[in-house]
Amino acid sequence: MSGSLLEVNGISKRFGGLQAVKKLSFNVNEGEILGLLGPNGAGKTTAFNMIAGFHKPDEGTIKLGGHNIAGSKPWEVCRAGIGRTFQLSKPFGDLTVVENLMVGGFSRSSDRKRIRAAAEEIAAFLGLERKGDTEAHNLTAFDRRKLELGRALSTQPRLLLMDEVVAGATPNEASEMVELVKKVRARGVSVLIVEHVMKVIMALSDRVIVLDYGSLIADGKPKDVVTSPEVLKAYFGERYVQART
Ligand SMILES: Nc1ncnc2c1ncn2[C@@H]1O[C@H](COP(=O)(O)OP(=O)(O)OP(=O)(O)O)[C@@H](O)[C@H]1O
Repeated sequence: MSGSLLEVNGISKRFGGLQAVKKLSFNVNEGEILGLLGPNGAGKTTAFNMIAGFHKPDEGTIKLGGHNIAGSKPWEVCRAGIGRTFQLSKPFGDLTVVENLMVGGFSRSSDRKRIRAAAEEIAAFLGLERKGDTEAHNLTAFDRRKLELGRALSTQPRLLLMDEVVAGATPNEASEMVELVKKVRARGVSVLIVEHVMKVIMALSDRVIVLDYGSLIADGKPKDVVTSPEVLKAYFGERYVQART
């Protein structure tokens, strides 16, 4: 692991009277899987949306490889090298797996042959090679989730933002997804992942950061962070922490 790929410095977002994210700073290192945790409403999705160009931060900078992308449009952020998966996967239902995986390729090239070869490689990477010609609406929910990951990979990101990749998955599927995300990192892609399933975060993350009421309250090794009194207080309340001590 070497150097910062993403540097988030002092970003904030307010919706009317609600301060959803407050002067948030953190970094993602080259080759790192960073877990982003926090109770419901803590500001995780808002932070993701600012990095991905869906929300313009009210203040602060977001640098990818040293270039400020804060306030850029989603397609500019994508071209800069950030891919994103969504909690609800929405592939083009009438397109096949390979066709879905070709769409992202056109953001970088217009060479159809090359784009198809890259899409087929990603289908194999996902274990969907035998379903390359299957229309997306005929896939199982879990295969659609894998396709969602593949669609993000097809834009050739340096950093992948992943949102709740195992929601609704069986334990076996969750384990398969953990292995896939590790393989994504082995391809040289860094990962920032929001996930409520603690087992997945613990299995995947090199480091974890925690948000509460829009502010960063912890940054460290997974096992240290999940036992920190401040984090337990955010999730379970003051009384729980007092009862344990
Ligand atoms: N577009 C919006 N307009 C108004 N308020 C919003 C908007 N988006 C988010 N919020 C509010 O901002 C706060 C942070 O929401 P956000 O979705 O970022 O939290 P989260 O940590 O992702 O939560 P969850 O784990 O439940 O998805 C919440 O109080 C939410 O209601």
